[in-house]
Amino acid sequence: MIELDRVSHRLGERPVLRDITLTLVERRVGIIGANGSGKSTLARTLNGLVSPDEGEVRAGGLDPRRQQREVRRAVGFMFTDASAQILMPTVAEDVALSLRDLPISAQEKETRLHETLDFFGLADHADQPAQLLSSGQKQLLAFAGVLVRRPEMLVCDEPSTLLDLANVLRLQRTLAELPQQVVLLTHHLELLDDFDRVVVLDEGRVVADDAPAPAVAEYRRLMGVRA
Ligand SMILES: Nc1ncnc2c1ncn2[C@@H]1O[C@H](COP(=O)(O)OP(=O)(O)OP(=O)(O)O)[C@@H](O)[C@H]1O
Repeated sequence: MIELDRVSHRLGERPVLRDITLTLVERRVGIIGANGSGKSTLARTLNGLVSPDEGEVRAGGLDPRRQQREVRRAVGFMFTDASAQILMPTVAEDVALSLRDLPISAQEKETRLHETLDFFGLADHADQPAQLLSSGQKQLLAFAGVLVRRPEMLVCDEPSTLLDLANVLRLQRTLAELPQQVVLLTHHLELLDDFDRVVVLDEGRVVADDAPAPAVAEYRRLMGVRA
């Protein structure tokens, strides 16, 4: 569960989040809005990268400001800039790093590592330099590094930006099958078709909060796009 209670935030003079109150309990929650509407800033409040000027945030009952380590253990975060999430020289080492501090056996780690590399189509690249992957493959690697830990919930900020059609479909299938709660910030509206709830942000405010079809219709209306 994710809770925001009267969250407001400014960057310099500019209000970026304005009095946002949301309790997200649904399994699949989408957050959409124009460029600059505050989506990424909202996601960053969930892992403590942004401390809101006002209001309270809870992710899985944890306060990201005071319990940053616990939050990052419980919540898998994926950001648009996958390169920044790659920390090790090779693809396999990078995924293995995500497993390092988990309280599971070495054998279980090995099994999970190989299953995950296979699942994301990265097994053939296991020993290659991670930074030499294509941009889309780096996004898959970042996703692999997050999912291999089997977090309690996932917050994904535009994970599909650089993916080709096959990998967007793979992502869509993966999101549909995951047992965890997923909060997805995206401009790929078709990814949200089967979601339980979609929140629309506009200039830092929640302007719609509904099932996917009416929420997307409101977003199109805001953007001046006919259905
Ligand atoms: N570090 C920063 N310093 C100053 N302004 C910032 C910073 N980060 C974000 N902003 C501003 O905050 C506003 C909201 O940005 P944010 O990245 O949250 O929007 P977004 O909805 O995720 O946009 P996009 O769809 O383009 O990713 C923008 O006007 C942006 O310029």
